[in-house]
Amino acid sequence: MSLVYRQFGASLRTISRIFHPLVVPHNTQKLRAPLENKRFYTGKTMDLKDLKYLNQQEAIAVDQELFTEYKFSVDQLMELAGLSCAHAVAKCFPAEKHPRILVCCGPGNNGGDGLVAARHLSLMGYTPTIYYPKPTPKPLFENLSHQCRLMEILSLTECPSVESASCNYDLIVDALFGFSFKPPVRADFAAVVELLQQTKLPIASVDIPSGWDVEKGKVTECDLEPALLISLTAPKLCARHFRGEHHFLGGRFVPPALQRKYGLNLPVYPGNELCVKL
Ligand SMILES: NC(=O)C1=CN([C@@H]2O[C@H](COP(=O)(O)OP(=O)(O)OC[C@H]3O[C@@H](n4cnc5c(N)ncnc54)[C@H](O)[C@@H]3O)[C@@H](O)[C@H]2O)[C@H](O)CC1
Ligand SMILES: [K+]
Repeated sequence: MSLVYRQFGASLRTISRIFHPLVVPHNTQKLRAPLENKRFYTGKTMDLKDLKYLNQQEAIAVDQELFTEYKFSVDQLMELAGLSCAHAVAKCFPAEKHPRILVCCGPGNNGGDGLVAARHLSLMGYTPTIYYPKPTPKPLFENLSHQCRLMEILSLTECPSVESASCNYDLIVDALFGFSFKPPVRADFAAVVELLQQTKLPIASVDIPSGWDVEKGKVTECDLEPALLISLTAPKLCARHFRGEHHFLGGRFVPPALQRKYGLNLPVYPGNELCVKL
């Protein structure tokens, strides 16, 4: 049969590939780059000690590059970020034991991640309640709030006291401030930051424990101690000071070339999971 194909100008290698798709071609030159990407992407050779912790400037630069170079929209990344937070919460605080969750949302994208997480937590069997003291007047945030309303997620107008929070909730999601936070906390958020600092309820912080310096961690009076920290994209320097029980990485959307450019050395996400334990 090979002779017949030779008559038509086909090489033996081509023939074997036609009849046996698993045969690896001898000339792998063209495949080398994608294979290396793959190895990097799956992170099989990465060690957690090599994981990069970003300073504030790097976190902002990576974020900007995702939008400008890679043409992601904020909505896309926020949906994935918030969904990964909901998954990390579900792994650490199962709905059977922690059904009632207060989700505290700030004025920036960290707050948006919180609104997305609240919606997914509600779909996952939790009863979230939102406290969003300064709703951002932009379509993205208005739509996220609208979706939560139509999902019948309650929203508080007043910050609950420490006592009332401890009676009514089993967990607090801290989505107040992320990597653009600049201390000290402004008056609008003083009450809710105080609640987070004084409560005995477990706290799950989205990306940064709110009130912490993005690089130095706990500064002055900001002694919030989350039980769960979900670093998004890559951990920020403050996460080195995290002493809580669970540290997860979420935001599984970083293209391999961007990971390489910033030397992120991200760990393997198991299977199809949206978050990975650090
Ligand atoms: N690429 C990614 O990793 C993605 C991350 N996401 C999340 O976005 C935040 C960063 O969002 P950004 O809008 O830049 O900022 P913040 O949410 O951190 O907050 C800005 C917001 O807060 C106000 N503010 C700043 N300092 C103070 C203060 N001392 N007191 C009161 N208010 C303050 C400021 O005025 C702004 O209004 C990142 O951490 C992730 O959680 C994306 O969702 C997905 C992509
Ligand atoms: K936060």
